[in-house]
Amino acid sequence: GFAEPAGNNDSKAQDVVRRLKEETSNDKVEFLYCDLASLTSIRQFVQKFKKKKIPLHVLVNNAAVMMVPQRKTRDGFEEHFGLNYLGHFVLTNLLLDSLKAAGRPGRTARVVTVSSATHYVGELRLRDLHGSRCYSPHGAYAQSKLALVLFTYHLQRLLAAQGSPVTANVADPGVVDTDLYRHVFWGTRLIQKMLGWWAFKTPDEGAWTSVYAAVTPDLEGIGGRYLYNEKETKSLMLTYDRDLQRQLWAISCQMTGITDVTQDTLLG
Ligand SMILES: NC(=O)c1ccc[n+]([C@@H]2O[C@H](COP(=O)([O-])OP(=O)(O)OC[C@H]3O[C@@H](n4cnc5c(N)ncnc54)[C@H](O)[C@@H]3O)[C@@H](O)[C@H]2O)c1
Repeated sequence: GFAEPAGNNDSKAQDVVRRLKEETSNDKVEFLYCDLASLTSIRQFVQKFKKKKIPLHVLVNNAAVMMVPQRKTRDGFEEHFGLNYLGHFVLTNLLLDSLKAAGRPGRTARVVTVSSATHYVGELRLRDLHGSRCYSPHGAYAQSKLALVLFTYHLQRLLAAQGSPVTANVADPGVVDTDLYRHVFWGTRLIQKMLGWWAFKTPDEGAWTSVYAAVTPDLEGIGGRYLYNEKETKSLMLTYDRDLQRQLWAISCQMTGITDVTQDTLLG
């Protein structure tokens, strides 16, 4: 198969490509630049990807920032909401036709979206999604991860209603020793350094639930699940609220210029 990591860090990515080629003896690994904090960059990435005419079997929505100071993406969205959530919302929507073309009954294409246990304490502020009234870095991160769960469930319902050979699930990696914590209070980072080996998963272990969601035959044709340690788990009660899923989807379409097909696809 073909592996196509996308991200916004060229030199890091080239290193990953080299290692993937070495470790897997697969030469078909390529990096394409995509800055999820820019709608223009996402559109350019999708165009470049589609030109390559490679089938898209799996899309893993993994990138994120955490607890960054209040700042905006290129398009004026609050950074957590814009990058972590809207970036993946747009990327997924623009790649849906490729996923649908690659999926087959019995071998569905898969969208795996990485959320976090932080979503359990998240609140969705529909009237102030960009946190302009009262900003908290933790609240903004939690909201973005909550939005990704609502997004996945709505997407799964749309795909199922269309009879598309594509599924959408959420992966929760657990607590993993990565650079994500670089904006967190120094005391917490010190604990991460001291107890990391004991309390945190390694990045390899952290990736496992996403890989499981991407490839396991157990999930063939199954979507709309929240997975933690390779098992289905309940997400926050609120995430099952279809009206809320629908509202968030509609607002996200308005914000990003994606066509909302909900009305035509889902009745009632
Ligand atoms: N580390 C944890 O404990 C933990 C816990 C729960 C959930 N998660 C989730 O796991 C996922 C991976 O995080 P991680 O812990 O590996 O953190 P990380 O900081 O090591 O990785 C984040 C990745 O996102 C990419 N990225 C950042 N901004 C980008 C942009 N504008 N455009 C494109 N790519 C961009 C970075 O290049 C990096 O590769 C995230 O979705 C995170 O929310 C992590």
